[in-house]
Amino acid sequence: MKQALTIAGSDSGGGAGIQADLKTMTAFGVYGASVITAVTAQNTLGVQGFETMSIDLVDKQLDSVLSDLNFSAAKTGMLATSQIIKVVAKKVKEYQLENLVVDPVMVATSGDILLAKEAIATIKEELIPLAKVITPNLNEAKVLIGRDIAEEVSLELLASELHKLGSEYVLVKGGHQVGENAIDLLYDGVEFIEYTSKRVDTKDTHGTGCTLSSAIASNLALGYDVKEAVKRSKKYITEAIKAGCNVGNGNNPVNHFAMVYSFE
Ligand SMILES: Nc1ncnc2c1ncn2[C@@H]1O[C@H](COP(=O)(O)OP(=O)(O)OP(=O)(O)O)[C@@H](O)[C@H]1O
Ligand SMILES: Cc1ncc(COP(=O)(O)O)c(N)n1
Repeated sequence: MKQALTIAGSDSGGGAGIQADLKTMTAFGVYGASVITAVTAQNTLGVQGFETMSIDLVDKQLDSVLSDLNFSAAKTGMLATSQIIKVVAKKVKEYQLENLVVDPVMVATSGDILLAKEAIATIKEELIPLAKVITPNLNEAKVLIGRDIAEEVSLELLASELHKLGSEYVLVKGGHQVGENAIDLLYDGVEFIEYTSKRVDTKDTHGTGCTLSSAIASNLALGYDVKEAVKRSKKYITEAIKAGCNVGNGNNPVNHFAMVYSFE
């Protein structure tokens, strides 16, 4: 069985973070293991609080899984602090983790901050250069290249500036754009590829970013190349948003359970 690792934060509400990642990996038939960086008290209404794990425990979790299991891909989500990013980068190099997908999570759908400001430089310098693919949303893309969030910048320009940070591929997600389509743009330094779906008219998009990045990691683990992995993941996230999960009173999460039975 193919194995994938998520290095991310726990969402007690079950919609994003580690919980979304493991559900997604399971839906693709990939064995998912997890290294927890932070525990959030969270639901569909927002993040009520969080604590980060000690550096020692993150380090130990990484050694535990990397010395025993056999990962064909991994993803990072909420990393919270510079120190955690540093230990993750060190272990990625030490164990030569392949097919690393870096989702540079900074802010939850609810607007709550999940990454310390000073950690942005660390993620750029230490983790992104190790990544096969990075998957920023529009705001994260702008922050990473030092642009103002209010500035209008094309997906092409964002992707080409981001590619200079050293990942092999950049996928800029256009979920937060307006318009009838949700367009994501993949760039490998040479070619731009657009992945387009009809925008689903819903506020229930909690966990979309986590789900997309773990779907990409799952498909890389299954042996698909990046273009095909993104294509399959975009199809998955679109269907999971359409199905929705009416479980809470705020921004509800996407539905993985429908996908387990209907994908393909
Ligand atoms: N309303 C929507 N309809 C269809 N696809 C969407 C919609 N919203 C987001 N997506 C898709 O979901 C994926 C995640 O994109 P998004 O830009 O929302 O990421 P994110 O900001 O990291 O996620 P989140 O909003 O959960 O924090 C992308 O493939 C995007 O195109
Ligand atoms: C623990 C945790 N990690 C990540 C996110 C962002 O989730 P998304 O961007 O997929 O909504 C979140 N809300 N909570």
